[in-house]
Amino acid sequence: MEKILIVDDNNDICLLLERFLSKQGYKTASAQRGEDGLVLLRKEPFELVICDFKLPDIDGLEMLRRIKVLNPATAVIIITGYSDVRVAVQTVKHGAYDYVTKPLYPDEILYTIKGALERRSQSLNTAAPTSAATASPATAAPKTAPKAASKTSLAPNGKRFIFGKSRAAEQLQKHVELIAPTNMSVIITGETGTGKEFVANAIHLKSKRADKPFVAIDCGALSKELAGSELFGHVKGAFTGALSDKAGSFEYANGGTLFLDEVGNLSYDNQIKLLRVLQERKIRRIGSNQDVAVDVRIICATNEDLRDAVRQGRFREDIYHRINEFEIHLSPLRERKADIMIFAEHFLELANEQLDKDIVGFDDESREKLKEYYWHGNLRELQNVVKRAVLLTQSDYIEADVLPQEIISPQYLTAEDTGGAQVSYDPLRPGIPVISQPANNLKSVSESAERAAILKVLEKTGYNKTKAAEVLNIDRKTLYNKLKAYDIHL
Ligand SMILES: Nc1ncnc2c1ncn2[C@@H]1O[C@H](COP(=O)(O)OP(=O)(O)OP(=O)(O)O)[C@@H](O)[C@H]1O
Repeated sequence: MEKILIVDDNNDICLLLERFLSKQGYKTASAQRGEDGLVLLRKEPFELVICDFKLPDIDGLEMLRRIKVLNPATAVIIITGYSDVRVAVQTVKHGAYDYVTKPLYPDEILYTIKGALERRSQSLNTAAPTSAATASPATAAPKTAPKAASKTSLAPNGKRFIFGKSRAAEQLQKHVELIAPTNMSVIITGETGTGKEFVANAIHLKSKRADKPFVAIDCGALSKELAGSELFGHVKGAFTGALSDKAGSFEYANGGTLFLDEVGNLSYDNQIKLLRVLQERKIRRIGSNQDVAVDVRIICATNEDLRDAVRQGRFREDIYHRINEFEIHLSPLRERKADIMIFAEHFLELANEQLDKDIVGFDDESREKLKEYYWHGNLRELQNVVKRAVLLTQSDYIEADVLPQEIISPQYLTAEDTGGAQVSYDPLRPGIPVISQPANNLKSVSESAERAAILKVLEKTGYNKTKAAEVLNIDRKTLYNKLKAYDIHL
């Protein structure tokens, strides 16, 4: 019988889930504090942990890290409030199987649990742990393939790529077709969830390298030490824990395409190594003195402005120019309103298949709500919202009442939230606060109001610091200082 641990400070949720999951045939235990949960995990193995993101003692990311240290094979599902979704996405990038948002629905949670346990047993049964190892027979990989945190993925063959019909979508299609057959390095910019990895993959699949591997690495989810070994590999004994030789992503991707997500997060050392590959098309495993020739097309993505990173000296200018032979910018979904329903219909079709349902479409009100919403998490958020709506819908059409409260009635900022600054809304862009700073500028409000204002604006801007700084009418550096001063960790 599979064992599930529930960690949530809300006793009702623990009781409810324990009762429900026992009826479904699982053995359960629960804890209301992170530390107590970890004590239980040290005593006996659990196949799955369902963990609230906001625990009184440990935050969700840290909890995830500690669970994975205790037992990397334990699957983790994170519970979040809807407004924490952007943060929850980070947990998935750091190895959580998925997240579910409150309010919890039994069918949804059961579906997610089954998916997590299935994925867990599949990965335990596979000799080579991750997809990169099987990306192509030509690249038979050693057993030490990239780890879960590296978001290494196969080309998502079979997944349909949708362009849309907005002007931005038409331009994107043109650019992808133009650039794909070349060997040029591409940088893809855009907010989280706009489809950067999907576009990188589309470029790969339309290129002459299509039958070779597409390897994706999330540089943002790797520690400095791990990133070097993930990218370039290492030889046995190169550092403590290097128990055998290991190929890196450049070698796995040989002949194909390497997608470096959040490339701005690479450490200075790794930037230098990357520059060498870009210039000489050679890599050297950490600890080795032998060069290995690699033929890899590099596609990078970032959701920060790398030019800023270059100006601030965090990212080398020579690399920036090399990876930026062609730039593709993906607009946020809210600026491509004509595409929202095209993607929503596509995600509906996928959810029908996955959940074995037969929902026909969206009613008028739900369409309107979807079109009006801000979509901080872009396509990823839309996909999750549609999947949940399909799960909850009992009739033929999705109605507004199965959409999250934030979408049915978005909460607008008031002057109170911003410490007295004027807030207005552009009717064409609902949900986007425009804050003007007359006599009461940010500096004159009390610290607690200022902290609350910053938090609220961060939430409204999808935790995009550049945008939040713009809305708050302060520069990014000031915002960083204030985040530090107010102990706000993002
Ligand atoms: N063109 C597309 N057609 C169909 N589905 C898409 C498309 N683009 C994105 N998606 C869906 O949206 C999800 C998010 O896309 P993706 O992971 O490529 O975004 P991203 O910009 O790389 O996100 P992040 O910056 O957070 O890494 C994907 O899982 C996919 O399901």
